[in-house]
Amino acid sequence: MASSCLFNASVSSLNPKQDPIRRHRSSASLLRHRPVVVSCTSSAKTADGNNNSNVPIETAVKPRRTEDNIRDEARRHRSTAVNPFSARYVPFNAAPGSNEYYSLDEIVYRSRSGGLLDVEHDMEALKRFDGAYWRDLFDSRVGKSTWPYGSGVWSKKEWVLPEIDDDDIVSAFEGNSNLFWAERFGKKFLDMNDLWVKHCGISHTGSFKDLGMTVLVSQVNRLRKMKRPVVGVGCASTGDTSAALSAYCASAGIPSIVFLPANKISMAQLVQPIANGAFVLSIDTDFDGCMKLIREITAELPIYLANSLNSLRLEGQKTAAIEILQQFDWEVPDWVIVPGGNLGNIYAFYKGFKMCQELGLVDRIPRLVCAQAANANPLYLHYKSGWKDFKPMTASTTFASAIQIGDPVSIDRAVYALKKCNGIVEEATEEELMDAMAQADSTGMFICPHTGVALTALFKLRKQGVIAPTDRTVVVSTAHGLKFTQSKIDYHSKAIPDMACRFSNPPVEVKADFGAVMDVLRNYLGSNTLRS
Ligand SMILES: Cc1ncc(COP(=O)(O)O)c(C=O)c1O
Ligand SMILES: N[C@@H](CCOP(=O)(O)O)C(=O)O
Repeated sequence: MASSCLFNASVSSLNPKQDPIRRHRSSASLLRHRPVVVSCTSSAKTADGNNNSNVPIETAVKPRRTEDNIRDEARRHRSTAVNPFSARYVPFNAAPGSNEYYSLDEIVYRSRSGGLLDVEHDMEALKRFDGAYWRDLFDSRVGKSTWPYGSGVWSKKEWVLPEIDDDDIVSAFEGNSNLFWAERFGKKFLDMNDLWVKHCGISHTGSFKDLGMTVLVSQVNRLRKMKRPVVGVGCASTGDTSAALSAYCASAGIPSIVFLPANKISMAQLVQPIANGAFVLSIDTDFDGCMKLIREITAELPIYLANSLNSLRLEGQKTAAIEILQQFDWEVPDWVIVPGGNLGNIYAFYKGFKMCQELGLVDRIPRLVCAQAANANPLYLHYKSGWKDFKPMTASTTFASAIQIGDPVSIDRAVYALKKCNGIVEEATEEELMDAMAQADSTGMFICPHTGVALTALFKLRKQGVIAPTDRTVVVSTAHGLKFTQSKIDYHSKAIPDMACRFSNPPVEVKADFGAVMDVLRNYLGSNTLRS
C-alpha cells in the first residue's frame, strides 16, 4: 500500500520548493485527470524519523465512479486506520495542572469557574509528524474538489475537528480566499511594496464567519445524529454571524434562530437569514443586549449557541492564518492587521499562527494588530491603559456596524493573543475609516468599512514608523463590500454630516444631449487630450 501513496516515507523529508516536478505533479497534472485522493494506511515518516503505519495518508489516483457523488466517493475511500488525532475543551489559559476538560460532544460553553473555554489538540500526536509533512499534506489538498478537503477549513481537518466523520461535515468549500497584492494602494498611499489584503469576505455568505460556522454546524450535525438534545442553533449578531449560521443550517436542514439589534445592521445582511429561512428576531437593543439574551436563552432551551463564545468557531477561523502562511509558501509576514469587535478572530489568528510555529511549519509568528472603531473601542482603551483596566462600554453608532460591540465576549482571548505576539491595538474615527475605505476602493478594491478600520490602523502605524515600507503586511478584509453599499452611497453623495468625504466620486448629472456630454467629458479629460 505504502508504495502507491502520494506521500510515502521519503516525502516528509522533501522540501517542495526544491522539487518542482513533484509540486507540478501534485497540482496541475493530477487535476487534469480528475483525480480522487484516497485515504490509505501508509508508512509516513514521523518527526523522529520512524515509520508510522497508523495514520490516514492520502493517495492518488482512482477515477470517480459515475454513480458516486463526492461524499460517496469519500465514504468509499475512507481510511480504516485508527485516527491518532484528537481534541477536547479545556478552560482557556488554564492554570498549570488543571485537569478540567470536556469532550467536544458535550454541550458546554464555559469552564467550571465561568471562564472561557478553548479547544486543545493532542499536540504530542500532531508533533509525531514534522513541519514538512504538514506543509506537504495541506498543500496537496489545495485546488481539489475532494470531500471535504476542497474546503480551506477542512483541508486542515486534523488541526480543526480531527474526530468528526467526513459524512457529518456541512461545508460550502469555504476558505481558500484570495490573498490580494495591494500593489497600487500600497505604492500610492503608503509607500509600501509588500502589502497584501486577505479577502476573507469573498466567501459563501460574504464574511469570514463561514470559516467558523462550517465547523460549528458540522459538530451540531454530528450531535443531532447522536440524538443529543439540540433543536436548533442560535446566535446574536451584527449581521455576519447570522448570515453564516442561517446558510449552513439551511444547507443541513437544521433550524436556526437569530437575534438581531433592530435597525443596526445593513439591509444586505438582514436579508441573508431571512432568505435562508432562519427564525429572525429583531430586538430593540444593541448587539451586547442581544448577546446577553441569547446566552440566557441557550441556558434555558436546547438551542446550541453559535457565537464565538463557543470556542469551536475559532477552530475554523484560525485556518485563515494557516492559509496566509501557505499562500506565502510558508514564509511568515511581519504584520497581520485584523479588525476587532467581539474579539474572537484576533485570538483565532494568533492560534493558527502559533500552531504552525509549534508544529514546525514556520519558525516565528507575525505581530498582530487589532483595529477598532473609535466609537466601539473597549479593547483600544484597555490597551492604552497598559492593560490595567478593562471597562465594557456602550458602543456608539459606527459605519463599521458589524464591530459595534462594547462588551466583547472574547476580551481575555484577545488580550492573551496580543500580549503573546507583542501586538498593537489601534483605532479609527468614522472619517478615517470611511476615507480609508474610499481610498482602497479607488485602487480597485471594494472593501467593507471594517477593512477601512484595519487600513486606518495601517496608515497610523506607517506614519509613526512602526511598520516600515518594506515590511510584509497583511490586512484582513473581513466582509464583502457589497454588504455595505449604503455606507458607500452616503459617502460618495457627500451625505454624511460633518464629514468632508475627501475621496468621494459622485456621478455627474448631464442632459441627454451630445454637446452637453462633450462639454463634461472635455472638462474631465482636459482639452489637450481631446485635441490630440
Ligand atoms: C465584518 C466583520 N469584521 C470584523 C468583525 C470582528 O470580529 P470579532 O468579533 O471576531 O472580533 C466582525 C464581527 O464581529 C465582522 O462581522
Ligand atoms: N460581527 C459579529 C458579531 C458577533 O460575533 P461572534 O463572532 O461572536 O459571532 C456578527 O456578525 O454577528
